[in-house]
Amino acid sequence: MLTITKEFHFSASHVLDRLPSWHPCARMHGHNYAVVIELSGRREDLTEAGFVRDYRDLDAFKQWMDETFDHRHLNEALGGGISPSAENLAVWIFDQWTERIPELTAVRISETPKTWAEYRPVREA
Ligand SMILES: Nc1nc2c(c(=O)[nH]1)N=C([C@H](O)[C@H](O)COP(=O)(O)OP(=O)(O)OP(=O)(O)O)CN2
Ligand SMILES: [Zn+2]
Repeated sequence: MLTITKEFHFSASHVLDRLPSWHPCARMHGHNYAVVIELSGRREDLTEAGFVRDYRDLDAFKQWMDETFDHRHLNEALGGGISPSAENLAVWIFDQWTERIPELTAVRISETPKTWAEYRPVREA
């Protein structure tokens, strides 16, 4: 298996309102988020150019990220009462893009330089 990744960035606010009130993250605050998407393919399925998928094909993902998340409040952007944790954000982004990018195998989210959450669903054989 071959994997490729591309990293994207946005800035947004959130409130983790399911946390107890003493928790700092229950207050409104913001992060400079990093999002890494991972695409996978078999060596025999590489394109003529030797790509799992052209990185340039991910321009639409960048545009969607900018429109959906950049300088927005994530509690509103996710909607549906979903708590905007890094884990839920990774799952939400994966679910939005798995049909448009069939090679998508994982989404990773960083809120701070020290933290990462990854969603990598188990593929059926
Ligand atoms: N499992 C998770 N834990 C936490 C999440 C999360 O999404 N998933 N989110 C937060 C906060 O939103 C935020 O990321 C704060 O994280 P924290 O590591 O506490 O950030 P600090 O910069 O304050 O950490 P220092 O240790 O002081 O550097 C909290 N937890
Ligand atoms: Zn936070």
